[in-house]
Amino acid sequence: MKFGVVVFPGSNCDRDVAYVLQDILKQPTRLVWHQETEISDLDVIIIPGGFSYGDYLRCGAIAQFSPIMKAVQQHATQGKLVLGICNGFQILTEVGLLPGALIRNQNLHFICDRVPLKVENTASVWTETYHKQTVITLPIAHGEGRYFAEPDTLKQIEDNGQVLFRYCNQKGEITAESNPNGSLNNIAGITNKTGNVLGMMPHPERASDEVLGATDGLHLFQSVLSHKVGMANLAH
Ligand SMILES: NC(=O)CC[C@H](N)C(=O)O
Repeated sequence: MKFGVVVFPGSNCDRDVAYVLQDILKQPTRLVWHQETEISDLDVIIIPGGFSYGDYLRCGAIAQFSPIMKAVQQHATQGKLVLGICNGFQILTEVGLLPGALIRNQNLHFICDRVPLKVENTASVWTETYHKQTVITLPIAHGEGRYFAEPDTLKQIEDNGQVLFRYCNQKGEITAESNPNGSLNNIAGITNKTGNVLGMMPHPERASDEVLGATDGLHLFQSVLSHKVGMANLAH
């Protein structure tokens, strides 16, 4: 399985993601400059975290117009896998590959922390090596991570099981106190309707190496690798 990690001016987690894929998981991986348009050699596209275009206007608002994003949209339309982490999630909502939007954190501060998350749905290519309803811990680092969607959209996302990760407390309870940024329904990560596109604010690549004392993020990449065949029909 070949991975591509998109690099925009201002991306800062691209090499972290590539390190996990290449050095830890031993997968063929290449960095994809945002002006590239030919990505047909790739199976999985990852849009990493960072501050693309300095977060000017709104996080992800400018990156959505980079040439690579048309190719990413085509890749997703073919049912192939796309993962957006943090700034990548913001960009995927800007281009409309994922529903809703990420707005300023409720407390108006940039939040850098390690937070508990509940894995809500394991019937997904992204989460199938996690135990259902398990509580994991991943780092977050964002200023605009508050998930918002119109009531109808929110209902659809919930009814379809598109919420894969939710902010919770250590006991796995979904509470207002365990919601770091004011996201609706404590949403931390969602897929599109067909399940092949995932966006999440927490950073799995920052919790994928024993050296860092945390490996809860590694299962996400391992889940994808367990799906080497059947790429055309990934939705469950
Ligand atoms: N770590 C990130 O990708 C941060 C995303 C974005 N720059 C924000 O602050 O919300």
